[in-house]
Amino acid sequence: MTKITLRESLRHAIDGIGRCLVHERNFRIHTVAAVTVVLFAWLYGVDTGQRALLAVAVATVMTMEMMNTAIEAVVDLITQEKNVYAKIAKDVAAGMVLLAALFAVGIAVIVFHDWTRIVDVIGRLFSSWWSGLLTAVYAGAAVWFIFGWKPHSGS
Ligand SMILES: Nc1ncnc2c1ncn2[C@@H]1O[C@H](COP(=O)(O)OP(=O)(O)OP(=O)(O)O)[C@@H](O)[C@H]1O
Repeated sequence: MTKITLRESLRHAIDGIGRCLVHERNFRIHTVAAVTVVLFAWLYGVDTGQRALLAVAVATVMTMEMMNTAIEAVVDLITQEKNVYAKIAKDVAAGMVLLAALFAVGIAVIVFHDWTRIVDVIGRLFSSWWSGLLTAVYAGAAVWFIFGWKPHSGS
């Protein structure tokens, strides 16, 4: 294979992210969760250390999901037949994402531990008709992005 330029290499990497966004529903769920966490953290008010912790958690889950997709593709390339090693590879890859997601939830619970502030953020979101409308539009767009976007594009 011929050597590719740095620019081409970057384009392939962006294609990989785009592929996950278009074809992988789980990746879209993680993307929406990441955006929601960022917005919620902004409204909740977190310090620099907490921001870094959330960023690491979000990045870990999203990269693990991409690694899972890559492993699934390689397994399917090697065999489409039922195979015990194919099952191990795919199950372990899926478990890796689940574990990362559980740790991310744990970190979110630690960072967003103050119920009074959570209730305050929710109250602020619905404090006026326009902020309530914006919240509803965001929720609708998120659901559409996850389940409605390219509905026949696979998992
Ligand atoms: N070739 C195979 N041999 C044996 N079991 C398999 C094989 N392919 C898939 N499986 C089993 O089916 C499960 C789902 O595999 P599949 O390739 O459909 O992943 P998926 O549902 O697309 O996963 P994700 O939701 O993470 O995208 C695997 O975790 C594994 O247990």
